Amino acid sequence: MSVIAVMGAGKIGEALLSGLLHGGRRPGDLLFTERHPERAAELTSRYGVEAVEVDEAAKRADVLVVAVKPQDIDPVLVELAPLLGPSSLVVSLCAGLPTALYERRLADGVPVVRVMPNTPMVVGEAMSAISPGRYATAEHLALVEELLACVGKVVRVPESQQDAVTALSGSGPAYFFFLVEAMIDAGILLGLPRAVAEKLIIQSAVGASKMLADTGEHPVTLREAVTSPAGTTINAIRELENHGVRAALIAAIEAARDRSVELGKAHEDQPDKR
Ligand SMILES: NC(=O)C1=CN([C@@H]2O[C@H](COP(=O)(O)OP(=O)(O)OC[C@H]3O[C@@H](n4cnc5c(N)ncnc54)[C@H](OP(=O)(O)O)[C@@H]3O)[C@@H](O)[C@H]2O)C=CC1
Ligand SMILES: O=C(O)[C@@H]1CCC=N1
Repeated sequence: MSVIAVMGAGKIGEALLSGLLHGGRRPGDLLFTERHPERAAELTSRYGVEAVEVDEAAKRADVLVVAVKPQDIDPVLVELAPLLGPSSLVVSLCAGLPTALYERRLADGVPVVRVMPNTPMVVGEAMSAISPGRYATAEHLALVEELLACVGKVVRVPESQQDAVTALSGSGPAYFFFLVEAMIDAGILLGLPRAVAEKLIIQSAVGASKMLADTGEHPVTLREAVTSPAGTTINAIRELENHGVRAALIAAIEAARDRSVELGKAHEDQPDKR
C-alpha cells in the first residue's frame, strides 16, 4: 500500500489524515509534516501517525499531499525541489494553485495532481475534484481517485474548471453552515429556545441533504413538494426572492472563483527552477 505524507496538518490536512484512517488506512502508512512541535505531538497522540521532517517525508512517501495555505507554497516548493523526481507523486489541495506552478518549480517530470476536496472528508462525505498536470499519468490519477474515494465522492474535471469547483464545492460547506446559522437565528427571533431551534434546523438540513442524495429528484421538484398553495412556504420563498438571495449566492460564488484565480496568479513573479 502507498505511503502518504500530508504536508501541513491544518484543518484540511487533519481532515484527510482522520478520513483516511476511518477509511481503513493504517497509521503506519501515513506521515505528516508540521512546523509546531506541540501540534505535531497532539496529532500523533490523537491518530498514531508519525510527524516527520520534509526530507524524510519526501524519502519515505509515495504520495506527497500539499495542504498548506496557497500563500505558504513558495518555501515549500523551494524545500521540495531538490528532493523530488519523476517517481514521486505530488497531490496539491491548495486553492487556486495550478499544476503548472509546481511543474515550473520542481524537477522535470515530477507528476502533480490538483485536487479540490472539502471538509466533510472528516465524516467520509467529501466531494473532491481531481485534475492531472502534464506529467501525471492515468495510473497517477487512478491512485489519487482511489485514495480520495475512501473519504467521499470523486469527480475528474479539466484543470480549467478547478477555480469554479473551488468556489462551488471547496467552499460550499461554508455556505450551508452559514444558512443553518441564519435559520437558527430566525428560530431565536421567533422565540424558540436555542437548543430546540438548532435541533429543528440541523435535522431538517440532514433530511433535505439525504433526499437530494437518495431520491435523484431535482431540487426544484423537492422544493415544490414543500410549497403548498396559499401556504406558509411560498410566503418565505417570496421574501427570499425579494431579498435577492438567489442573486447573492450566484455573486458570492463568482467572487470565490475570482479569488481562486487571484491566488493562483500570486506566485508568477517567483523564479522558476532554471
Ligand atoms: N479548509 C478547507 O475547507 C479547504 C482547504 N483547502 C486548501 O487546503 C489548504 C490548507 O487549508 P486549511 O487546512 O484550511 O489551512 P490551515 O491554515 O488550517 O492549514 C495549513 C497548515 O499548513 C501549515 N504549514 C504552513 N507552512 C508549512 C510548512 N512549510 N511545513 C509544514 N506545515 C506548514 C500551517 O501551519 P501554521 O499554523 O504555522 O500556519 C497549517 O497548520 C489550503 O491551500 C486550502 O486552499 C482545500 C479545500 C477545502
Ligand atoms: O477558503 C478557502 O480558501 C479554502 C479553499 C476552499 C475552502 N476553503
